[in-house]
This record gives sequence, C-alpha cells and structure tokens, in this order.
Amino acid sequence: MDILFDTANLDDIERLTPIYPVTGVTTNPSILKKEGKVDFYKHFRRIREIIGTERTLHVQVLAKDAQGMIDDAHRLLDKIDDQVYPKIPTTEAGIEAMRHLKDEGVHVTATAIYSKTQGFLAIATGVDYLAPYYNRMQALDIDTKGTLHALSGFIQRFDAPSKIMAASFKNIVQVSHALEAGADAVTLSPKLLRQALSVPDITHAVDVFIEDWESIYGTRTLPED
Ligand SMILES: O=C(CO)COP(=O)(O)O
Repeated sequence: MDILFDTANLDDIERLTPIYPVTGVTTNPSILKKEGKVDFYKHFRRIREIIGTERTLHVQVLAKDAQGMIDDAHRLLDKIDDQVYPKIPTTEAGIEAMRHLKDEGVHVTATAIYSKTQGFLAIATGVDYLAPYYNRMQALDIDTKGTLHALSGFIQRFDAPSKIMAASFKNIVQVSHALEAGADAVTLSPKLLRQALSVPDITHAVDVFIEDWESIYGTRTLPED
C-alpha cells in the first residue's frame, strides 16, 4: 500500500515524513499556490532532499497541448531530477503526451481522472499511476467506489503495470473507501491523517490506561525492573 502526502509544504513534509509511513509526495498548481510564489524548481529539489530517492515525487505539467506537456515533463526531469513522475492531465492531448513519455521510459502519473473512460485509456497507455479524484467525483454523483473497483479489475485482468493512486480527499472515510474499492495508493493532505488520529476517543482511551495504571502503582511510568 502506498500513502503519499498531497502537499508542497516543506515544514509538514520535513516534520511528518519520519512519522507517517509515506511513500511519496504529490502536488498540483493549486496545492503549490498555498505556499505562495516559491522558487519552483528549487522548492521541489528541497522536497526531494527531504524525502530521498526511495520515495516518489509527482509534479504536474502546465501546458494543455501534447508537445507543451512533453516539454514541461522534460523540464521537470532536467531541473528537479530524472526520477520525478510528471503528472499529466488525462485529456486527449494528455494521452498523446503520456504515450510519448512512456516510450521514452519516463515514469508517468495520469491525473484529473473522473471517469472509467479516462482510467482505461491511461491504463492502456501504460502509465505508472492513475489518479482518480475521489471527492470531486462524489460531488458529481459519480459512483466513485464502483469506478475504482472497475479500474482495479481492468488492471488485474489485463495484467497492466499501472497502480491506482486515489486523490482529492476531503475526509478520512473517503480514503478508506478508496482503498476498499481497489486503490493501490492514496494521496492526501497530512492534515487529514493528523485529524483522524487526534479524535477525542483515541486520546481518551490512552489517558484512561495511564490513569488505571497510576491508580494501582502510583506512577505514570513502567517500573525499571
Ligand atoms: O489533484 C488533486 C489532489 O491531488 C485534486 O484535489 P482537490 O479536489 O482537493 O483539489
């Protein structure tokens, strides 16, 4: 299972990567906007320094035409590093760019996926990851779990190399539903993970264990021997 941080916040990535079992970082221009007008390539080189080469880094292209997307992908690979996964929107131009980049041996993440059609085209193109937008699909009343389940079935049936990396989560329930429906990976804001672990019931349970111990032994630590 892959869990990725969907953020470009350096402090969060630095502080939380040693804590959570994350396998990479994903961003898009809207996520980057939250950091202000950062020095783009330098910012991503810093993220790479923090996460190392054993984790994956997914950075989105900006162009809308196929050649522009291919050029953007090359720029990311040149100026950040050659292990970056360019994120390519799954449009007609995007499919063309993905095919070209896969022929060159580049890792590719197909993004902005709302439908089975986009999904099976990305799978047929041989992308490494495809990113269905869980919350945005739900907001359109699309059968999101059904779509993930179908795409996961296609990958298995056709023995495709692609992995499903579900994205666009607004709550933690959507994340577990995506995994139940067949997502191999989920990318989410670290805030969602932290919120999920800080619910009062969990902290209360831990406090009660310590209080019960203290009521017997009069200390809040285990004995030395
Ligand atoms: O690209 C996305 C997540 O990686 C989209 O997420 P949002 O729906 O939160 O904008």
